[in-house]
Amino acid sequence: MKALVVYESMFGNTEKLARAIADGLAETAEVTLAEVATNPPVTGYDLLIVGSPTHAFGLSRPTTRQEAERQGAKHADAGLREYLDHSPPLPGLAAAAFCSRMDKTMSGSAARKADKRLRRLGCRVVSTPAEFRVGGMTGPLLDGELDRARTWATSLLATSAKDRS
Ligand SMILES: Cc1cc2nc3c(=O)[nH]c(=O)nc-3n(C[C@H](O)[C@H](O)[C@H](O)COP(=O)(O)O)c2cc1C
Repeated sequence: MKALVVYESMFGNTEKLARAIADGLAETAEVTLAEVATNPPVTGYDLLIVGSPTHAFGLSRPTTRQEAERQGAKHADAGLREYLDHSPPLPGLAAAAFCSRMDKTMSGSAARKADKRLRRLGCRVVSTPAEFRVGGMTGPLLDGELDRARTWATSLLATSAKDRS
């Protein structure tokens, strides 16, 4: 099983989650971890995992990335929204989305938005969108969230293997 984990991260929280997810997947899969800015091709993978921060209740946009930059983040020309919008169709590819977001009700979820895009591309979504919590606008991740991300990744392997048999 070959898995690709593509992440967007401006303050590093989603990157940490992506690394934990890649660690979990690496128990049984051959994993490639790639920042979305490198525009990684999806060809040749059995499982695609995408993750990003929640910005303005959904996936980041140029305006929200500029706002993040004003708050001290590094510059980012594009995010997961643009990556998925420019993707060729991916019929039948096993896939799942995760995001980081604040620990508040009504905070929105980038993972739910990415999940919709994966479905539109024809992916076979193997998990409900996974949301991991941070303490504020720039983080940090709450205690236990990295462990939860690793566990989520191993559960994905079980689901996609079951679906394939
Ligand atoms: C411009 C901006 C908008 C945000 N909007 C939301 C939001 O609507 N809902 C939410 O839960 N968190 C929001 N956040 C918090 C981020 O989702 C959170 O800090 C995330 O973990 C950042 O991920 P990163 O470190 O990978 O960039 C926002 C943060 C920024 C900088």
